[in-house]
Amino acid sequence: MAGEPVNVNEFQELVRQSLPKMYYDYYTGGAEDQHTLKENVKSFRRIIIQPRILVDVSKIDTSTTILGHKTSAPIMIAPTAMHKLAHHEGEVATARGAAACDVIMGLSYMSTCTVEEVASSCNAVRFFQIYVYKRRDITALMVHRAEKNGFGAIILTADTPRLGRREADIKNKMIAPQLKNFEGLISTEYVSDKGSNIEALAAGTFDASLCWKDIEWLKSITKLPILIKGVLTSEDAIKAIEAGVAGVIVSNHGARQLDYAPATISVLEEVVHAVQGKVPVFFDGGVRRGTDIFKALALGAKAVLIGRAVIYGLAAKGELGVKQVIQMLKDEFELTMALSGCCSVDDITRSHVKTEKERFICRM
Ligand SMILES: Cc1cc2nc3c(=O)[nH]c(=O)nc-3n(C[C@H](O)[C@H](O)[C@H](O)COP(=O)(O)O)c2cc1C
Ligand SMILES: CCCCC(=O)C(=O)O
Repeated sequence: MAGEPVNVNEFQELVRQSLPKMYYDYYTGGAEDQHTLKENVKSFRRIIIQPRILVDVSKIDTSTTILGHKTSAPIMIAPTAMHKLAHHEGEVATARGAAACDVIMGLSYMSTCTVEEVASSCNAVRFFQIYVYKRRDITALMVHRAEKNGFGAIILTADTPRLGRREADIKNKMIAPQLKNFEGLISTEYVSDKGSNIEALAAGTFDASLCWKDIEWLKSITKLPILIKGVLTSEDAIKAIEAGVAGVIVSNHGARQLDYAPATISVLEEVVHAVQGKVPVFFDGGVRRGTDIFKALALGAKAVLIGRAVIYGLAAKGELGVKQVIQMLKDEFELTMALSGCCSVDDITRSHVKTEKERFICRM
């Protein structure tokens, strides 16, 4: 590839050429046949934008408010594990990139920098994602550390009672490093004789008995707002509201858990309808373009989370790459707004997009 990357896919290509295969496969891969992985991206392509013309778009405002935090765009960094495998500065570089772009940083429970290191590195608004360990005392301690270090919300990832089957990780015998957050608390170094060591780590530590009633437990140990990540059906959206969460995240974990789960953009609207505006609905999965962000907002998302695209920026150029990827997505989103006749995020409505089904009905 000649010259600087001009879009997210070109960042990915840079990283493919430079990162050790074991890590590249871990970051890019999905579960089993990777059907959902492809669908997450392809389903966006089937949605068409319906622009409005002759609107004064000389001033565009992409900013929004997320759980009371003003941010420059409806973009957050999705919590993704082990950033030091992509760049030696790890999550500190990612957080600084987020701060430079004035977007919210989601920090993974499985981060390679500690909660304290990330908190003291910059002034980005931070949300902390958790898995619930069988050792609940350790998860409670992590929640308290996040609270003490000024994190603004807890994201409970609810789609991972066991790790999905990622075949590249099995073949590569993907490593499970000791994670600094848990030093002196629990070992996260696992060696599996079957292949993926991170699968063994999840099997050894994650609590597969976690269920809806445990939201009460989580609420009893923290005053922070709780977002539930992994909602794909109206049924679960209603349960989440009943459980008293502050928001839901429509996500299939970047297609790394259940293969043949729906592409997230195809179920966003169902969840939005079920939630009835009671709490914000966030979205992730397959976002690679500003037009994708626009489509998700038109279908009712308050904001999107970006997983792999940010990792590509980080792996390519550290903090600068994170900044460039987010800026690229923000610029593309702003241009999409301008060319669609939308001056603010509130101007983006359902009538600005047509799904494949709607286009099919139109033709009948
Ligand atoms: C390499 C990688 C690691 C991830 N680690 C976590 C994690 O630790 N916790 C979590 O809740 N989700 C994790 N996810 C899922 C992301 O939060 C997010 O749902 C997904 O990446 C969105 O899809 P996208 O990568 O297409 O943007 C991970 C995803 C990837 C690609
Ligand atoms: C045991 C590590 C899990 C990290 C994760 O969520 C992922 O790789 O998708």
